Amino acid sequence: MVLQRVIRAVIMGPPGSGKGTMSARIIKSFGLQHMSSGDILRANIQDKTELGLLMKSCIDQGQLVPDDIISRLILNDLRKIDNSGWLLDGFPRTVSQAEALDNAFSLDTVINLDVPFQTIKERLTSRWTHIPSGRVYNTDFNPPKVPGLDDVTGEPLVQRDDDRPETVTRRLKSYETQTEPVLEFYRSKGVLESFTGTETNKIWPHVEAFLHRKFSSLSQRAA
Ligand SMILES: Nc1nc2c(ncn2[C@@H]2O[C@H](COP(=O)(O)OP(=O)(O)O)[C@@H](O)[C@H]2O)c(=O)[nH]1
Ligand SMILES: Nc1ncnc2c1ncn2[C@@H]1O[C@H](COP(=O)(O)OP(=O)(O)O)[C@@H](O)[C@H]1O
Repeated sequence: MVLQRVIRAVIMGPPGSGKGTMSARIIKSFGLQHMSSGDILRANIQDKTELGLLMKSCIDQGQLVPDDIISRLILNDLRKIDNSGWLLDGFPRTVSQAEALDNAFSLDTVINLDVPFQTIKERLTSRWTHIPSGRVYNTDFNPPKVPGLDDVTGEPLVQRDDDRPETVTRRLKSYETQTEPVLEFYRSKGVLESFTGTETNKIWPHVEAFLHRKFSSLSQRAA
């Protein structure tokens, strides 16, 4: 689909709701650039940057990193790619982050994956991640072609330190207290679109149809 103007979108949902999996489908179908705050932080940890070393214990314990640090990092990176459309995943996670984003960019839509917590807990214990690219696999849902190796690069997959059951519980708690208010923030601005379900394959056609409608209405308005 050829767009007449850039589209700026956010994907939200609890940890493990399928944001990364859904983002891969969205960027393939709609040509947006994907920016994931979790992928950026994990790449910093892997590369042992100053930021990565500072943030590692926070992330491993399932706590959010400080608002000012993550907001500065993401907004700087977004400015570099803002001549094309983007899909932001994992940011904002607090109302303060949402306000910082709102001051810098106006969003076209916020896609919310409303997936029950029980479904999520089972998924995260079988998640395998290719850290350099952010590609995710699941031993049941989308296993890699060769067990333990990334399909594209053949490099090893790892289980994230923060996917341990007790850390997942802490992350879900922080989602409830700190991130759910962000949904309210976007609902009141009229940009929130929620999709409820327990399977990515069943939710995807609804997200795809919604984005087709959104893209064509924005293109018509821009023409
Ligand atoms: N069983 C199952 N696993 C899924 C489904 N959708 C995604 N997953 C897996 O669940 C885990 C979490 O998904 P991910 O996209 O990383 O979620 P995120 O944390 O919201 O970005 C990954 O291991 C995915 O492969 C689904 O519909 N069913
Ligand atoms: N916007 C953010 N604000 C604060 N911490 C963040 C943010 N994005 C990522 N993090 C940190 O990185 C961890 C992993 O994030 P992410 O990969 O988005 O998780 P998930 O894929 O499970 O939703 C979070 O638990 C948190 O510690």
